[in-house]
Amino acid sequence: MRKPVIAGNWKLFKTKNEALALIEELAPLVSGVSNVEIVVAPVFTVLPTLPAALAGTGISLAAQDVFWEEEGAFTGEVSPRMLLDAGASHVIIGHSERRQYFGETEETVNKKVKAALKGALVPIMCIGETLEAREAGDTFKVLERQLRGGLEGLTATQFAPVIIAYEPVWAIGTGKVASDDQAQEAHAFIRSVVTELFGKPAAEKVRILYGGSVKPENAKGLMSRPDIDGALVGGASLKGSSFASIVRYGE
Ligand SMILES: O=C[C@H](O)COP(=O)(O)O
Repeated sequence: MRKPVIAGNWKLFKTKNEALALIEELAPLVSGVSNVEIVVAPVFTVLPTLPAALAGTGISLAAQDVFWEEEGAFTGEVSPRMLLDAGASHVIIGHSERRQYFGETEETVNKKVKAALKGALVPIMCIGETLEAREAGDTFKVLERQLRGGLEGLTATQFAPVIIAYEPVWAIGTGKVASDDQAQEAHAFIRSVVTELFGKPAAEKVRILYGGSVKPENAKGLMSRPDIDGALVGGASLKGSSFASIVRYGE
């Protein structure tokens, strides 16, 4: 049985005080939830502010990106060791916005996943096709390329902590959620590729999250599908009430 993960990606929103206010609203609304792992991902500058506020809430802290070197002359970058130092336990890697606007490639995603694992952070590796690729019938081809590229060189043991997030680019921030069937089909395909890469036990264990316009209204339907093990939530994670409703999708 895979424990679901509901992660909130706050993207480029929330200053320190805004983040603290959000946690103050969210924490009581999710208190007592033990059947779901809850993660929030603020901007780098807010990370060190949150561990004290999150203590005892059961909510984990993620960064939205990481660099692959430990230290050195790499202006503007943040290493796994520094994220741990700031209180993060997870890190989002390869989000489509980073692929689209910041030149993230399969190769850089792969370096970051390896560095995160080496640094004892849980990578949440994002993959997903564009509308163009879907309309051209290339969805599976793109997903397979991103999976094989991002996970290249890992053993099954090294892969074990990795969480995968399937986020169709056309569903992100657009209000156009993938249908339960479309999401399930992609998730089942992703699990089949993981089986090829790392074997059946690894594929049965890996959590595959869906992301793209997840809201309280559609979370339950998506989560009821056999290969959907959680959600990576953008817009709806910015309000405590809507994020808590998604966390409590099963109630
Ligand atoms: O990382 C989260 C995704 O990009 C989804 O964003 P969204 O829920 O605002 O569509």
